Amino acid sequence: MALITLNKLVIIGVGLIGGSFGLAIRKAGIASNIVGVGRSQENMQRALALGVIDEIATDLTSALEGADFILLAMPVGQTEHIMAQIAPCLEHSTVISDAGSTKQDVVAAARNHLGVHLKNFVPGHPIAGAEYSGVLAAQNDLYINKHVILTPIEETQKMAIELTSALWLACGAKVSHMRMEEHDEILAATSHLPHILAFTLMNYLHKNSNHSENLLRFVGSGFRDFTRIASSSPEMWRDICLANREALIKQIIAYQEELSCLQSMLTNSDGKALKESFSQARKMREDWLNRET
Ligand SMILES: NC(=O)c1ccc[n+]([C@@H]2O[C@H](COP(=O)([O-])OP(=O)(O)OC[C@H]3O[C@@H](n4cnc5c(N)ncnc54)[C@H](O)[C@@H]3O)[C@@H](O)[C@H]2O)c1
Ligand SMILES: O=C(O)C(=O)C[C@]1(C(=O)O)C=C[C@@H](O)C=C1
Repeated sequence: MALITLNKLVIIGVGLIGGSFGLAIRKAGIASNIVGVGRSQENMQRALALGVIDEIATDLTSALEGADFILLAMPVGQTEHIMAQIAPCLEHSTVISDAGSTKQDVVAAARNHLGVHLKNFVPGHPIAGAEYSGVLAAQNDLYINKHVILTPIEETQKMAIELTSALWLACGAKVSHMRMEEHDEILAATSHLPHILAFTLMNYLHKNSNHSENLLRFVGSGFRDFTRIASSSPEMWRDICLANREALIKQIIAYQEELSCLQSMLTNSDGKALKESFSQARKMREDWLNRET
């Protein structure tokens, strides 16, 4: 028996993240009616056929009428436009949250458009996902044992935070709170930098391979592991990189310095320094894995 119930859940952007949220909430038996708002008719028809949503919204006013909770799960570059569109249709008790990978830009858009509804807005970010996009990739267990970071602002009401937390907990997630500035700085290092390293490795190999047909023919699982995330959505990652560009640029500069250090070790044939560097990296990864289990 679910402890919370929603008469109407509205998901704006019914792809991997929004679709997985819908499926998990449906599995938990919380929502009577799940309405999807989308950009691609084809994707929305699939969402309906897969049972992720009960209805496809025809217009925002009727979609948001009587909504208890709205999840924004489209690429972060759409947030400003969507906030402007939903603001006039919001009811006083509707709680709004998002799943965007960056938080300061999303909060700025909320401040620009939500007015009296700002108190009902709970910025959020599930640290779970995949390199696949669209509702076909949605899974009802995507959030089980995964972290969700909420970055409430001073205006955010306790009631809105409690409802948002309860919904993510019902999806099986672990909820934490963080300042949005800290969120964007940390995620630039642990999520945004690794993605651009994977994208740029593929581009670098493409440009420098002389199109040798053997280049990728004999790659091992190391290459597969390292580059998995280069299969991720270009639109989503363009938006994330632009939204968090200052923090990301800092990370790129620091990473280039680290690469230069390694280059010097090679230039000097400094095996001792190389071994120390790799040992330190391995220890950090092992300590992290041990803490995880
Ligand atoms: N993919 C991940 O691993 C991951 C993880 C955590 C958070 N996020 C964040 O979640 C959000 C969604 O990512 P995703 O992986 O589900 O992407 P996705 O491409 O699978 O889904 C996004 C959906 O939003 C729709 N959309 C785009 N513009 C729209 C608009 N103006 N109005 C309505 N719908 C619109 C698209 O048609 C698509 O169906 C992004 O903000 C992303 O940063 C992604
Ligand atoms: O597992 C993946 O494929 C992901 O990229 C998920 C991932 C990440 O871990 O960096 C990507 C973006 C997010 O905002 C959160 C999670």
